[in-house]
Amino acid sequence: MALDPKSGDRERLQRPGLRVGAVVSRFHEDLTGAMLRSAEAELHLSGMEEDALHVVWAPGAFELPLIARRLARRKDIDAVMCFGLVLTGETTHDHWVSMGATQGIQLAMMETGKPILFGVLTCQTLDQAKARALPTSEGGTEDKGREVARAAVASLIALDECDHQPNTKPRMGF
Ligand SMILES: Nc1c(NC[C@H](O)[C@H](O)[C@H](O)CO)[nH]c(=O)[nH]c1=O
Ligand SMILES: CC(=O)[C@@H](O)COP(=O)(O)O
Repeated sequence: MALDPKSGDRERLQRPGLRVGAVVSRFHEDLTGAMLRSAEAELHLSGMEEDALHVVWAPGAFELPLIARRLARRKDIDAVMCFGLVLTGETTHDHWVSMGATQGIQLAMMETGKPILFGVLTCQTLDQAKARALPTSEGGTEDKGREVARAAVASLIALDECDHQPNTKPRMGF
């Protein structure tokens, strides 16, 4: 299910000079790779130059946080997108992999102070995963890669506003 089904209809945000990292899980790499491609296309439309995307492949979703944190620590990277797919199996393994990825990514984001985006699908079937991972041109419905790229740009603009926007509200009282 999309976080915000209307986000795709909004005006595209611009942030020229974006420098972005991506960590992509090799598990189901046809789908994680599709999310990466869609995210990259979207970032170019938001102002990212050619060669400004640094991609690193991870063995599985469980390893995403460590690699994302290392990338986020680079001075020449503003935000890191994580892409993974955890499919429900016969045991609770998927739960623990998803939990490790989720908590680790959140922790890495708070530790580094940079947006680390959660493009990890947690699906019960491959059909659910295809619907979410693929762009409409490839038979998907949700294009999560694009959504993650948009969240990266929106987060950076929000952080810019925190740092630079003057407080224009007149001071009242003391
Ligand atoms: N079952 C899935 C995994 N499992 C592998 C782990 O992510 C990890 O690489 C391994 O446990 C070694 O530490 N990974 C996924 O990305 N998706 C799965 O469905
Ligand atoms: C489906 C998987 O790759 C993973 O979630 C583990 O499956 P299982 O629980 O059947 O070992």
